[in-house]
Amino acid sequence: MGFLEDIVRLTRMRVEAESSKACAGDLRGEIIRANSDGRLGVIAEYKRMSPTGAVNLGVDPWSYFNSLRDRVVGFSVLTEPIFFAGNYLFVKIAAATGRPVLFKDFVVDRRQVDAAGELGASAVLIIYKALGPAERGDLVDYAGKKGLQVLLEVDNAADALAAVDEFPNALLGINSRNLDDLSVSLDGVVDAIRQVRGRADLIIAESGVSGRGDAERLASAGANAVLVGTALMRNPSLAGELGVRIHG
Ligand SMILES: O=C(O)c1ccccc1NCC(=O)[C@H](O)[C@H](O)COP(=O)(O)O
Repeated sequence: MGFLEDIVRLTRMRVEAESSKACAGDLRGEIIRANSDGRLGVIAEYKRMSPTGAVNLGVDPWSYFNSLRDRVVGFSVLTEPIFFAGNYLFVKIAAATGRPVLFKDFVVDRRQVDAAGELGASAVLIIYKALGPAERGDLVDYAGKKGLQVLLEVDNAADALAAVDEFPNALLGINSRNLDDLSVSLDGVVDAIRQVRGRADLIIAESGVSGRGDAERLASAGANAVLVGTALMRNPSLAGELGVRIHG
């Protein structure tokens, strides 16, 4: 297929997606369903770029989401356009699969929460240490009023303990990536999960998962789901080995 034929095909799909309206899924419910089947939930992230460079600019969103839709509990979609080459349209395309979608951006304003709902997202990411207590509380409350679940993301054990006390109903995301220096440590996530499990509604380990071994380590620490971007963007077939058995 030549370039013109390919881009006309994708443009027709883009126009269709722009005018579509998908109803939001239930990310929390799908994670609980996977866990009740004895499996770790897997959230696949569509991430074309990151501040450290290109991840995979060659996989279109339709191919990515359609190839994974039956093997994950939901999708995470980066919408930040500068550092991640994200786009709001990717949320609509993901939502059209019928799977729950996490609107993954640096949410600082109620208008972003409005956009997430209009695009068919099921949940929004709120980064705990990016906002002060008042703004954080307002956005979590506003997201709830708009019918959106909240993934409250931390990158250390102290913030994890504080976050579950402040927002017991939020999904807790523990990121192995330090958002200040971008270093990645699964050890830190394992430690934080062990300190907060039993006090959090659901724990989602984010970042740095490269294969089955990492998934097993996080599941045995007490994670309910893993959120995986780079590894799945580069090899979607990995999804089959990440939904490892969980105990209890
Ligand atoms: O992905 C990055 O390099 C990054 C840098 C700075 C802030 C956030 C960043 N990523 C957002 C994420 O949390 C990850 O995309 C997501 O957890 C998946 O991580 P990975 O599986 O390691 O790609």
